[in-house]
Amino acid sequence: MKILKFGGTSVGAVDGIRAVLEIVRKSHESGERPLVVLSAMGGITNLLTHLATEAAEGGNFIQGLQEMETRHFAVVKQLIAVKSQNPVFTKLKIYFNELEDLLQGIYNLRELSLQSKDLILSYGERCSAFLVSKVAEQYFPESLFVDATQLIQTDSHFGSAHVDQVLSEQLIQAFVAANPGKLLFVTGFIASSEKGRVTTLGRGGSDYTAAIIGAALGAETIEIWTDVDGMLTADPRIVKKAFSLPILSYTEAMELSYFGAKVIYPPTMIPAFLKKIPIVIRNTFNPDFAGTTIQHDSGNTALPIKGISSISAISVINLVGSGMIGRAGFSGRLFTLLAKEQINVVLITQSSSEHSITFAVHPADAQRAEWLICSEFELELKANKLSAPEIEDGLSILAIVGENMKHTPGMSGRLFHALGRNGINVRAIAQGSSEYNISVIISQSDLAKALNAVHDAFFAQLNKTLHVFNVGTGNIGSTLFRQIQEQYGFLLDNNDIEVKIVGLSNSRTMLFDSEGISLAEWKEQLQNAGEQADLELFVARMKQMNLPNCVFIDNTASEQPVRYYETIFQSNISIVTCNKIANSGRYSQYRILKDTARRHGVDFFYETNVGAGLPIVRVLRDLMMSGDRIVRIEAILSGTISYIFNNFAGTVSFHDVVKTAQQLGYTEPDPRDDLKGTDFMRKMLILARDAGYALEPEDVQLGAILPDACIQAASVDEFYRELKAADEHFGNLRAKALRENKVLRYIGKLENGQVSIALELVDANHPFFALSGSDNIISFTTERYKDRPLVVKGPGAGSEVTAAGVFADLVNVGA
Ligand SMILES: NC(=O)C1=CN([C@@H]2O[C@H](COP(=O)(O)OP(=O)(O)OC[C@H]3O[C@@H](n4cnc5c(N)ncnc54)[C@H](O)[C@@H]3O)[C@@H](O)[C@H]2O)C=CC1
Ligand SMILES: N[C@@H](CC=O)C(=O)O
Ligand code: NA
Repeated sequence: MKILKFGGTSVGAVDGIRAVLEIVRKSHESGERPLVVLSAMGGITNLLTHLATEAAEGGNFIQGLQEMETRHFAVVKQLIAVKSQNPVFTKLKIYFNELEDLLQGIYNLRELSLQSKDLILSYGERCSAFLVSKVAEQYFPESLFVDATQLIQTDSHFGSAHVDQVLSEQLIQAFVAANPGKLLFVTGFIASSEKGRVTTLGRGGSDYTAAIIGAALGAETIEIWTDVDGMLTADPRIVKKAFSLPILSYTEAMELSYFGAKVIYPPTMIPAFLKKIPIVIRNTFNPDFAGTTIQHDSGNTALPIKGISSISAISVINLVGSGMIGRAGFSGRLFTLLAKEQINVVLITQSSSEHSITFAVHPADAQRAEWLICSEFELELKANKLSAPEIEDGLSILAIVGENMKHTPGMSGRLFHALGRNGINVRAIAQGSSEYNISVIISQSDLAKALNAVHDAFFAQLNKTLHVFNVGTGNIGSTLFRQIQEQYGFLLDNNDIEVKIVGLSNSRTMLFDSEGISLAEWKEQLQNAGEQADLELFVARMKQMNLPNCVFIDNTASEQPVRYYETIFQSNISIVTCNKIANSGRYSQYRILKDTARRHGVDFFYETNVGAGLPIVRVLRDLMMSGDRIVRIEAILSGTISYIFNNFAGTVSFHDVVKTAQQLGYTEPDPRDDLKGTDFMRKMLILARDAGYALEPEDVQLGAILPDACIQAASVDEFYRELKAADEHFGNLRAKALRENKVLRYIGKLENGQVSIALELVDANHPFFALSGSDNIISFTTERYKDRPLVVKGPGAGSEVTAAGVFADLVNVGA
């Protein structure tokens, strides 16, 4: 025997009822002996409630009744053969007439008791169960409509009656025994009192009916068919990656429902729980999906927790005072008082010093609770043994739930790491002694971010989403987006990482989309739908969107974004940058940024500041962290100048080689930065700082390669004109090098805390002799790499290798 319960959404319209019939047919034909429990058609219970109150207030109820009639009749017309329609219309019409008489009575008396309301509501289930049984009868003549007032007996607590389990069990068993071979369609939600009056079972009533009948008949399972795929790991409206859980224990389902998941109302599970009958939540509109099984144990799943639930609005009351210390009766008095006044205490924590108690209530109860406490503890307050209760509003509860937590160390560590990394302040913590649930109180404005971050942290086998806010869409920015687009699927499949660009700006326009801006059409969207760029607003919006795993990427060559780095770190957002300005300005700024990032537990990655994608910053960091000491660094770190010297040969002019370097994307947006040595100076300075030297830009001895006229050029155009004029100067340099069998190299050195960069002529014995393209080379002589240095060499400029370096930094954020 199997109980199939269908909710209002399933029987709300023709399509749903067809799907219901199909599910019943499959079950019936495969010999599962289904018994069907039905709710009222979706919306009808609300409509009836409204009509009853309306009638009691002297309002119009006829129109609403007609609406109810129309909806039911439409089903008859569409799903029942014409020749069989009449008796169905007649019976439904009788129901509607009875209803009308009842509503008229209420209207006349202007009085609505709970008893009359139950009676009115019962017509919702009666009409729907009768109707569906008649549709079914066309295929299964053994179908039989059953009014549950015959099966379930309750007390007279109208509105939410208490079931007489023993008697109901007997009634159910007797009825089923008296109707062998019948396919029963039973009304959910309704029952009758010992005096034969119609009662209802309160919240979640039809599920409860299914559980009572299932328990009475020793059903194999109770299937609750609804319009979602089961119980999910989190609220799917907030956590897009929430997924349906295959198995939950009754306790876990209870804990998840307590804090939010509305799929099942926990008390309805009790009869099933007592008889260990599994409850399966399934989707009428996706019947092939297995749904969620709620059973006695938590099941053998690999999931560390089962779900994350939350209450979005909560108020917290803090009680502090010496009056509580060692006073066994204090919390007893407090919570008895609140219970007596029907104030539901959602969560309690107490400090081990017993000096304070913090508890959470629904915001609607907070003022009343405060008032009650003030009057109950008047004496303690007057004697200063207790300070006045403090109420904090605007808070939420987030709870992770799962029975396996108690066997798995590190669960709370994972929770708090995810919250801390995302800058979410935890106001109070509670863990049930059962260890089924760890709850935290956080600010309401952080709830969505927290749910997503915690979901990522626990269900990481699905993936972590990096939310990227990127400024700069030039050479590097646009190449990066193309690379992300190409790699998107691979990262998702192999590394469980999803990259979403959620904010985008260049110097003209900016665009936001928390669902992710299309990587294929970002250019058009930015141009057509973007708003006027405003960096301050961009950063403010990024903070406001409050997304988890958030990364700010600076792909500009501007000092403007740099001004926001500190506040970005303070908002617990990581930064990846290829812009060298932040790290090569004043030393104090470099220090502040590094320290702020560290203090806030976020990443500051700038591998491409030196040698583009070549691993140089990382190598130096590893050397330093593992206790090595830099003796000397020698390097060629200007890709542009390297390219120029490697290609300044034959008939080609110096001017033209520089132009080509710019066209190839090797130069800075302003090529003078390269040729004047500024870019190289920045890189050496960054390396020196990372090696532990507190140097300023002016400490770098910078030898020039350009004649003065080029250096002083006021614009890029003028600069190129001057370069043309300087062709002879460079021709002479080249000729000299050729004569001596040497090559021109612009080399930086760091030794004894001194940094210098100079133009040199080197012969074939020099390790920097053999370079080509935009090659960079760096040799680290350290205490450990003393006899033979550690060398990194390869292309050190160009949009592909630079964007790749930014990309690598990005995917390492939070790793
Ligand atoms: N080309 C290369 O090989 C390497 C370049 N880099 C660095 O990459 C960075 C970007 O270089 P490119 O892409 O070639 O420059 P680009 O000139 O092509 O692009 C710069 C982008 O930044 C935007 N931008 C400028 N100021 C802005 C502001 N205040 N707010 C918002 N957006 C702003 C511009 O609109 C443009 O989209 C530079 O800092 C450069 O030093 C680093 C390593 C290697
Ligand atoms: N313009 C730079 C690019 C890398 O930082 C260079 O030429 O090296
Ligand atoms: Na690098």
